[in-house]
Amino acid sequence: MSKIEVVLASSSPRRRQLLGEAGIRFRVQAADADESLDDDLRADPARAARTVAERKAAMVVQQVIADSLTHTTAVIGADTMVVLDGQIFGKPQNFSAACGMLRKLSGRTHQVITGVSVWMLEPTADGEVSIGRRTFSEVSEVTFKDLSDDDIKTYVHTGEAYDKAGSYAIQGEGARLVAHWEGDWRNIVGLPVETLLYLVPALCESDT
Ligand SMILES: Cc1cn([C@H]2C[C@H](O)[C@@H](COP(=O)(O)OP(=O)(O)OP(=O)(O)O)O2)c(=O)[nH]c1=O
Repeated sequence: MSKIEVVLASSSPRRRQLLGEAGIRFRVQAADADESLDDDLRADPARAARTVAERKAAMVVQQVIADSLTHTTAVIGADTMVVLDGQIFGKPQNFSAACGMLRKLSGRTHQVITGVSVWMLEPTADGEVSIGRRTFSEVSEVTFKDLSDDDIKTYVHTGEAYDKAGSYAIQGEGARLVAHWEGDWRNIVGLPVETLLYLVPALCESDT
């Protein structure tokens, strides 16, 4: 079976770790994609997560093709959003925004949606590139404990909240905020690896 090169279009250390732990060999090429959402996308968080994941992958696909493609390459983009009552929570801008998100999540159940987009690039005999694309999203649910203002401020002071959707990390100190969760834990952390490898088994033939 022919080997493929896998490129993770992400600067997230969590995604890097999850993909590595799944035994996939890959290189990282971060994408500085547009993560803005219009009202249409805001109204459909799962589609929003898939759209942003596609933008991230597409940006790196352009670079990979421009650098000249020599063998089959898979480019993976992903985007994670926290959604409460249909409202999307991204990464907080500052201390008070992080506290505000956690106050809203306190005592409630929210969804964590990760969109994933995998683009398979294949050089053709006539010097062109054939492109196949698979995009999906996965939903997990997280229920927070009732949090006091002190709990919230103490947590945000750890510094962990800032680069995380919804202002917490279930894989870190943030686990103490969580009463329970359902679905794929790795989806909450940023990459639904099980579904990814089920839908795109060719990734298991990685050779970077
Ligand atoms: C809810 C939750 C999110 N997160 C993280 C996963 C993502 O890295 C981040 C959401 O931001 P994203 O925009 O999805 O990703 P990113 O900016 O970190 O990386 P890139 O765009 O380069 O791929 O929140 C956790 O680490 N733990 C959690 O429990």
